[in-house]
Amino acid sequence: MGEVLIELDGVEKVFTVRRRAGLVRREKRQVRAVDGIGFTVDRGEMVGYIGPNGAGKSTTIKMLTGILTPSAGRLRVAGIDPARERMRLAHRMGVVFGQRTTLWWDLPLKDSYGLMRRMYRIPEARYRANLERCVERLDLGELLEVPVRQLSLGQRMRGDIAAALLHDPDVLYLDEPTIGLDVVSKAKVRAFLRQLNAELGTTVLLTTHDLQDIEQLCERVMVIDHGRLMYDGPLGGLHASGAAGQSERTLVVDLERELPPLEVAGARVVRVEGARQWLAFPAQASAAPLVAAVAAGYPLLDLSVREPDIEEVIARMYAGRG
Ligand SMILES: Nc1ncnc2c1ncn2[C@@H]1O[C@H](COP(=O)(O)OP(=O)(O)OP(=O)(O)O)[C@@H](O)[C@H]1O
Repeated sequence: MGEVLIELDGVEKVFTVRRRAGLVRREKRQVRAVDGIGFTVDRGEMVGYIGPNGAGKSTTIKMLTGILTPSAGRLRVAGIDPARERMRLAHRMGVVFGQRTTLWWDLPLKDSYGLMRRMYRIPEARYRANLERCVERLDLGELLEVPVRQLSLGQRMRGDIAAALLHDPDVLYLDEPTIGLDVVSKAKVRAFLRQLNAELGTTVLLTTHDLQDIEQLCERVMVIDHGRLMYDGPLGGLHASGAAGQSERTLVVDLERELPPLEVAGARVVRVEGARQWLAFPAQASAAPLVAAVAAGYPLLDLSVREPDIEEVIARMYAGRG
């Protein structure tokens, strides 16, 4: 067991929303965005925090960074109560939001970094070393003189990640760090994060809708839904966690020509695109009889079997809860 860096116990966040319930009457309604969550993250872990829209991910991150105060429960980051000592915590953490930048829009990248240096009172030598490292590893050399508004999304994201790391944070929160990035930029960002974690031992909590981020970066994943923790463990275990029992494999069939949906016992057509059809069947069933039935009954060119992917397993996990 390592050193516990992040600690949540019975954490809740309830929002009160007012809405019109007639011409004059207003109704108060309570939204339980986070509904009793507990977990710990050790120093040096890289954890994926995933769930569908509105699950409570951002609310959790906001409580961890001290932007929001929990309605109930206990929360500590590096021994600090975030909401009470937000400024002290700020020196220990970095935050990157994929959707918006913390950089100054009109300033060249390096001027933004200079402002960060003063804001966090980073000692000169340390600042230089960290900047140099980020510039090299994130390929920012050519971009330092460019105003942030002229950067592409991928460049801007790399610039933002560097900005979050200049003060050597213990923990880095990343909210959708690869959203909207092209394949090459995604790969660069992921490679950098892996390196950062391996070399400096920075703890990373990552929110994403891109399961490749999780597959390539996180040994542990937490799934949250309706404000509750539904799963906490290795990514591989998600397949086995209840949901996998009902999961399906897919037979992808290429026919000689377009046909109405095939009728094959034990499978159902879930998608048709021209002469290609997708047939779902229970994951634990053998594909052989299906293949035989398709080959016997239809003009078949080619076929392949797809294993259930994580996205599908997770989608089922959510669907199963209703
Ligand atoms: N300030 C607020 N006032 C009222 N309700 C809020 C507030 N912030 C969040 N909520 C509600 O709390 C729930 C959880 O929202 P949250 O943003 O944490 O979800 P999320 O998992 O981050 O979703 P997404 O993936 O869409 O960002 C939602 O129902 C949302 O509408």
